[in-house]
Amino acid sequence: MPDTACSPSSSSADTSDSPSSPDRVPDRGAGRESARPASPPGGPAGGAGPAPGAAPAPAAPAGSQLSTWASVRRLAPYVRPAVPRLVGGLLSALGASLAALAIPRVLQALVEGPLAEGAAAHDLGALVVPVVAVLVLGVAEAGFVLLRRNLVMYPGTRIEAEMRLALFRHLQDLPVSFHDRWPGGQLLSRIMGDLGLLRRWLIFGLLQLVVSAVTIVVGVALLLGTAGWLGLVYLAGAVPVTIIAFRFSRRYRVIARLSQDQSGDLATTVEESVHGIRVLKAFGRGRDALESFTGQAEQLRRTEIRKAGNQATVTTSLQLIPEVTLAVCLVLGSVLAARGQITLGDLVAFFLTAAVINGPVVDLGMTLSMTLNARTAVDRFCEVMETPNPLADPADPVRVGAVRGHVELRDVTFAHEDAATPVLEHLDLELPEGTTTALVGLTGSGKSTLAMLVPRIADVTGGALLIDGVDVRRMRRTDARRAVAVAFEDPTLFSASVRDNVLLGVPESGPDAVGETERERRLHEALEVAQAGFVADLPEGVETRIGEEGLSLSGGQRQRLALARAIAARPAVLVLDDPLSALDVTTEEAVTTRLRQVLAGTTSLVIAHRPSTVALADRVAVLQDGRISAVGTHAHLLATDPHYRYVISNLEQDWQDADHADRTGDDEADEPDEHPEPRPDARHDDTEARR
Ligand SMILES: Nc1ncnc2c1ncn2[C@@H]1O[C@H](COP(=O)(O)OP(=O)(O)OP(=O)(O)O)[C@@H](O)[C@H]1O
Repeated sequence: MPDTACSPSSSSADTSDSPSSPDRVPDRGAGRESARPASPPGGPAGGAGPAPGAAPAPAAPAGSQLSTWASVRRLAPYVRPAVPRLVGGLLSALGASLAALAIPRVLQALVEGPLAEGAAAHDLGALVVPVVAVLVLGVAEAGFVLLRRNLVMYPGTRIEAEMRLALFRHLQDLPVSFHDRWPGGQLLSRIMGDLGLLRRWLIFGLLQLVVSAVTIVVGVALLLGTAGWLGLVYLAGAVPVTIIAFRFSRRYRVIARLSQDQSGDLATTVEESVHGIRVLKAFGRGRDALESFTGQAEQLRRTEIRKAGNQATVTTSLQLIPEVTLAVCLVLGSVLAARGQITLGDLVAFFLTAAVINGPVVDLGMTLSMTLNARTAVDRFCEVMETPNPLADPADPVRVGAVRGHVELRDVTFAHEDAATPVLEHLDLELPEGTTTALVGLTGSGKSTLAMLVPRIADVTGGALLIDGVDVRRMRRTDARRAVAVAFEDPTLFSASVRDNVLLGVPESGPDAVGETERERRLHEALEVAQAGFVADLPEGVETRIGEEGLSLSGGQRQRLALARAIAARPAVLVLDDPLSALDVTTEEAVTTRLRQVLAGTTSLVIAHRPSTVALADRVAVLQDGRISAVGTHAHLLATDPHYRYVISNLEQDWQDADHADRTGDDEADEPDEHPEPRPDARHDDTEARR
């Protein structure tokens, strides 16, 4: 693999053993000046006001400093397997070009031989050979073109598919911090639009570029050989052609980048507007979203017009120059022929050859723009692929067998990227095997951050997190994540059946594959524990496809499916990040009762935002100022820890406020579906009871 190769392995290998090394953070807007104005966060490039979304892509313009050839060479690892077919395609294309260039030679022989004055009348048979030769050359040209198409079509689409797969795999692999920074639309436009551009160039542009160059060089050599002085006059046209092509390339490269980045911004706006459609509607911001979209779409349109204008200008110039040169050559050639300095056959061959060369010269604008679009696509592809993954697997991972589930956070520090101060600092916490620990703290104290460290969604920046005494950074990520399952407060469900969503963490194949009967058992048990009885009322039960991210379900229903998913995985360690927050009290109580039974043998960390969730736990850990300030039972901490009392009273106050809002109809609780409506004062009673 060349040094310039664009693949994740070439960049992440050196970081695999340094989990705390930061991502190479692309500088937002930096280096983009030549391509696009730096955009304010949250707004489109030079946009028409803040869009609901449309954060600009972080630009990593390393590729823009490379030459086009060096940029394209970064594709070597993907293109290498296709080289034989591409070379075959190239040879076929050259064959087609040479056949086209040979036809004027035959016609020259025809003009100078059988068609020479008087000869044709006496010997018609002499016409047969050159006519057949022209026919054969014409058929050969068509055959070579067909062969070229067949040879390059397959590798072109395969390279596109492989690059798409590699990019998707890398995106899956990259840490959450990367996805926090990169807008989805930018990634979408890279994985779809850019790779499509690249395929078209591989199938057509690349060969066209090489064939054009060869046709022009061979053609000009033939012109010089046929009629030296005329050839030189024709060649003089190459000077303005080169200048125009060079200037065009410099300008077009910048516009191509701008256009592709703006397409990504537009895709981000669409994605975020669709995703946030409820908020936009609720706040009556649909018109603003439309205006913002219109502004961005208009910007893209203007860029596309600039692109097309540049292309039209260059195409016109490249069409005009050879025509003018040919006109001059015609005058000079006629004079030379009249003086007998060249033959009529030379003149005919000269102009027919020049006509063959003119095609690639005129097409040069299109070929160059395709090449520059492809170069931009490669740069944008590589910006993502070359982002190293600080969460890579270690070179010599520890073999993980059956996990018991003893978790220990030892002197842990964690700072978010670009954050001035760490969220967690010198934190110690032990989660003994089979126990349930509630994590309690004020809002923003770092509870979710701590929860993220356990399944290695992020790595500690100091200290260590150990499972059964093994630092999770010494494990393969798959091993660490198999040992831990998480249910987040904001549950993400996929566009798939309820069954597939719930069984997401239950392996179907591989060494840990779970058989069909056991999967079925786990599915129904998990749904029962999570009190997800509403599934039975869905049109096709567990086979019902739930909409994108489960949007067709209520918040509480989605939470219960996410909880069921975590339970079905049967992990040694279960992390529940406030998984019951959207449930009504009756449902919460039912889930809590069943969860207590299920959690009995599992090491669990439950982030609690309400007192009733604390009741799930054997013990409570209090997070304060980035550290665990106290650990004990709920009763013990209430009696001894003033900060805990303060936190709990805050949680109760929030809860009572929510209860009041419910009773006065200010807020919408989770629709209780098949469950009975919560008693009007149930929440209050519940809070009192837990006191
Ligand atoms: N990606 C991020 N980059 C920078 N800072 C972040 C990021 N995510 C969270 N933070 C900050 O880290 C701190 C802890 O956040 P965290 O979500 O862990 O708190 P929490 O205790 O779970 O809060 P809550 O109870 O409100 O859910 C907060 O100050 C938050 O602003």
